[in-house]
Amino acid sequence: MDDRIISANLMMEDQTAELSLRPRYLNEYIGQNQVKENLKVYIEAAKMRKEALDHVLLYGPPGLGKTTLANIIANELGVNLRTTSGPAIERPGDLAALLTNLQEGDVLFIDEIHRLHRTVEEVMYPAMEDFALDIMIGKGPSARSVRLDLPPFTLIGATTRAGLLSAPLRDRFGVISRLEFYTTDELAYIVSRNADIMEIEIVGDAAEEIALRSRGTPRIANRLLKRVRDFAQVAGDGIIHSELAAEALKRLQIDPLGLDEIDHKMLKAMIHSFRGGPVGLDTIAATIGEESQTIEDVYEPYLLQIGLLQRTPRGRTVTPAAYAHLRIPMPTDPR
Ligand SMILES: Nc1ncnc2c1ncn2[C@@H]1O[C@H](COP(=O)(O)OP(=O)(O)OP(=O)(O)O)[C@@H](O)[C@H]1O
Ligand SMILES: [Mg+2]
Repeated sequence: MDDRIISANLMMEDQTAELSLRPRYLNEYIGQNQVKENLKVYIEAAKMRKEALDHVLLYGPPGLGKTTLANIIANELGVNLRTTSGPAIERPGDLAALLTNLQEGDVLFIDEIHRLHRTVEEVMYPAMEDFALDIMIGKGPSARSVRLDLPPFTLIGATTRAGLLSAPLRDRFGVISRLEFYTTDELAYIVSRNADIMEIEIVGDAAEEIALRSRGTPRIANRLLKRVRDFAQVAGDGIIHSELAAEALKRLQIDPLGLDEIDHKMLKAMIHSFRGGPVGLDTIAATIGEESQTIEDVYEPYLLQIGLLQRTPRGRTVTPAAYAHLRIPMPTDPR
């Protein structure tokens, strides 16, 4: 599923481009105003007190700017950033090595923090709370625990699934911010700005055309921009105008709401095989041959957001808006 053009997951091709398109300071970071305003205050206050910023947890669907924001926070604080991910820290010793190498005030960024190993997580608690590491020295009866002081640091955790974080870990974050899907205006602005950076001319409503089909997600907007640019250079005059953008997006099989075949497949399967639901996530997954986790993290959040899907205690249901969007008549006969 990762080769879907609208997949919000990071693909190889994106990685270099993301570096240059990635905003470096808060004033370049579009949208997420609530989160941004709060962070501004906390960062300012931490700098005034010459203290480490409180630990920050960023959560939300893929591609909304969590990694970007972690980098920005370190830049704004004027400190170093160390980046790792939950599954990469295999043993408590790995975490100890990371933490003891930090300088005062530094940011440690742990992506996919919901995937931290239990044993590592337990070492994390005192590190976050008291800036201390409890290390066991020796084995058997002579083993003893030694407490090691750490420089004050800021942990930034990112996750697409805050629900999977254990309560003790979650409670140790002073700042918990949820990133929201972006508005069309915000995405159009990001598209125009990135077209500038990439030195592509984009005119008329083309940026908005792309924004409308980006599922509220900057990463997807950037990816679509690059694909549309290809069409402009090969089939057009190199300038991205509205008609060209619309035509290119149609060829990419992305519908006006930003949905692709897999979204269609999922909604149609729910309608045709389960009368629109309610139907359990695992059943949907099995029916269309995708993983439940992927559906829950990547596809479903946007469908919920735009009101094509609903979550009920008994499973997912397709809404009348989805029937309308797919131009399928709603069943009228009683069940
Ligand atoms: N607020 C923003 N303004 C401008 N561009 C943004 C913004 N947020 C994200 N982007 C763009 O989207 C790309 C993806 O963002 P990022 O890698 O930070 O997402 P993420 O939330 O960490 O995703 P994942 O969950 O997959 O790790 C960035 O490289 C950047 O170009
Ligand atoms: Mg990321």
